Amino acid sequence: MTIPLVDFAPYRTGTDADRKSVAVAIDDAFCSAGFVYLANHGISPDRVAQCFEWSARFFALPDEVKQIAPHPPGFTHHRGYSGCGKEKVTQMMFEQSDLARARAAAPDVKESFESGNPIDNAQPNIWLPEKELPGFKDFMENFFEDCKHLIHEILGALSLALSLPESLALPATHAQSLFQLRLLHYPAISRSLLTSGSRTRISAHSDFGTLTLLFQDEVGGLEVEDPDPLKKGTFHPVPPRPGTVIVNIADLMERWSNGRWKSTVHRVGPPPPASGGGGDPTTVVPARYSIPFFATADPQTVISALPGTYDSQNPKRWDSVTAAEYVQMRMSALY
Ligand SMILES: O=C(O)CCC(=O)C(=O)O
Ligand SMILES: [Fe+2]
Repeated sequence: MTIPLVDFAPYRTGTDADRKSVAVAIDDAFCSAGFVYLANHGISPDRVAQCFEWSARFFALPDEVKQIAPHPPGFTHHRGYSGCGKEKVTQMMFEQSDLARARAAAPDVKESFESGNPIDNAQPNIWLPEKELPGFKDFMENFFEDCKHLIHEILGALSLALSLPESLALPATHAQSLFQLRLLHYPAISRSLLTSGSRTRISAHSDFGTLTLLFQDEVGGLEVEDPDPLKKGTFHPVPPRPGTVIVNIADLMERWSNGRWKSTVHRVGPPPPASGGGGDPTTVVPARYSIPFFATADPQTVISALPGTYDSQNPKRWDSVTAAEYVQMRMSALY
């Protein structure tokens, strides 16, 4: 299984025919893998590198400083800083006793900082005081805009791929752009802790919203589950490809497309031996940084199979749900 690479430049600057062929290529990738590498996506390599630098600066701050902007208890306000072990990502596990057991058996060894759209009154941002890291908030707010713009372009391409009428075009369903920018740091850790399964970087899961952008550094370790139901449990590496952004389908979009686009399960495991210490289990693997950006539809949007994704042979597979109901249901398992 390989993740297709699509050059996005012709969508941004080409003719109508160019736009259509890019849309079809993205559609194909989402039908088969649920993931695509997008090249020439319009966010410059410099901007992305700067975001990684800000992220490294943030996580290098002393713990007591990062704790000035803490993630609030519970799952309804997903903003601010979460230290190692606070969040455990699971897949469709909702019983408190099961969640507690999963957390104790194999904690996720990662720390994160979440920020969102400044207009999101339901989840206000939680920043450090400006003097602790001058320029950080400003940069993140601007980078949010860059990612938001790209999400809207991809939604336009997907609408084109399905030939949706203007009244049903996907960008309008994301008009509020209540998205989430996440900085992730997986500290250096002994390889054997990861290979034995007593610690995880991020456990296998699918994303909750509609689309995710993912920037990763050069360390590696991201893996996707084979979408063939007969190969459940088989994971394939998604190595870093400089200059590209990974885009993947999340659960709400899978439902919305009646299963046409796959919300593929993914995880972060030990990096390949080449990125530090060979495969020797006694070595420490390097820290890893990644930057996911999660998009979702406006909260009251009713998610019901889009025209063209169902017919009498292929009926609607899921009941309608609002975007807000589904995301809250999944988030409740995180904290
Ligand atoms: O760190 C990564 O590459 C993946 C992160 C991820 O899957 C997530 O935060 O949902
Ligand atoms: Fe994810």
